[in-house]
Amino acid sequence: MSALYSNEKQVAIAAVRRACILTNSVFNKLVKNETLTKDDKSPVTVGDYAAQAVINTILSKAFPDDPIVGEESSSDLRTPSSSSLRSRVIELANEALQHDLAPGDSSAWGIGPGATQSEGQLLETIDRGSFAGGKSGRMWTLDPIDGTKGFLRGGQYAVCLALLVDSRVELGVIGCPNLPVDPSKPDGARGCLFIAVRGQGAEQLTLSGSDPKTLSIPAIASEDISNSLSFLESVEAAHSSHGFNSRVSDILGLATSPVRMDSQAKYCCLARGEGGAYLRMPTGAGYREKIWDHAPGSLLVTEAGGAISDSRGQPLDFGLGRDLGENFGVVAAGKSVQADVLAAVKKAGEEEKSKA
Ligand SMILES: Nc1ncnc2c1ncn2[C@@H]1O[C@H](COP(=O)(O)OS(=O)(=O)O)[C@@H](OP(=O)(O)O)[C@H]1O
Ligand SMILES: [Mg+2]
Ligand SMILES: [Mg+2]
Ligand SMILES: [Mg+2]
Repeated sequence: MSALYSNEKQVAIAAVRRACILTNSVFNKLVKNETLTKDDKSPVTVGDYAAQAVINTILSKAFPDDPIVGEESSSDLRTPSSSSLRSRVIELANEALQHDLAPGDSSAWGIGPGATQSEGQLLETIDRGSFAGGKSGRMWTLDPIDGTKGFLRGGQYAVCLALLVDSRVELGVIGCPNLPVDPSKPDGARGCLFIAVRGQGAEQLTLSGSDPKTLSIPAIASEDISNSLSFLESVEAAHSSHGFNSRVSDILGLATSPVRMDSQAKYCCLARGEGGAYLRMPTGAGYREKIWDHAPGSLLVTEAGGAISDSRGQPLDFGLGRDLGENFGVVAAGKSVQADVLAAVKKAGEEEKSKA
């Protein structure tokens, strides 16, 4: 008998890998007019749209009844002023879909190389990601490029896909094309794939599928926290409060500065033993975190033996819709230290309130 979600896992890996090849090649050729600014002022590139088109196509072929909560929508692409951008997205997506998507087994899942799709078909496929989410049933959540700002800088970004069943994350696959395979060799080979299935553990492969490693977050004793722990935090100050994190770091007496990195690559690094804690606290602007920014990363952390919650210690709720509801931040760490980090976060919060 095959393991639970084994088909979903193979399809998700094939889809994420294919999208990573696409985004990698787009980065090398990206020109200025291939990026748009969305209504919320965040950037989106031809790479984000084409990767969503490719992954949604593959998911729709393999699991036609599954809804998808995806970050991007085609509405900005459909305007007359976006015609060259739109053509580029269609060209990139069709190019990616011509390859054998999952060599070896593609025909078993109906995801072999497909016929060229029309502009209308691909725009509709992007919009298969418009599902509203919710408490019950099976659904996928997709961030075709997480850390678009990192992608544009040539820094870290991630292609992120998760399967949710009755608001629990059951499977997470994250591709990090720019992440060093071996953290001790930052200038060595790059390109990693992270996979977690509930109850089956977490692993890292190279993007080409070799060198599998089981992931496990090393334990840190409370008395070693100040010397052994450092925070993984956002690069963008608008995405999480650097000042709050710095206060928490002082309370814990951390000797090492935080590591700033774009995207869910932070969760991947935590899961393979880097840093020791992920801290993302709201900036106070009323932003609601999106499920695609945390679903696969959260399972990766727990399957590697870590713990994740909001800053009150409550579980993240993936059943509320496209976002995680009122923003109480995210705190993830190894099981042995998450309570210590939460206590320091609480203390920093109380200090902030008493000053206000
Ligand atoms: N105001 C605000 N607060 C919190 N988060 C926000 C905010 N605005 C955007 N986003 C989301 O941040 C995602 C990028 O991930 P990170 O913040 O971890 O990386 S980084 O900030 O780029 O360093 C980014 O994901 P992508 O849009 O996929 O790049 C956004 O979903
Ligand atoms: Mg975005
Ligand atoms: Mg994102
Ligand atoms: Mg994104």
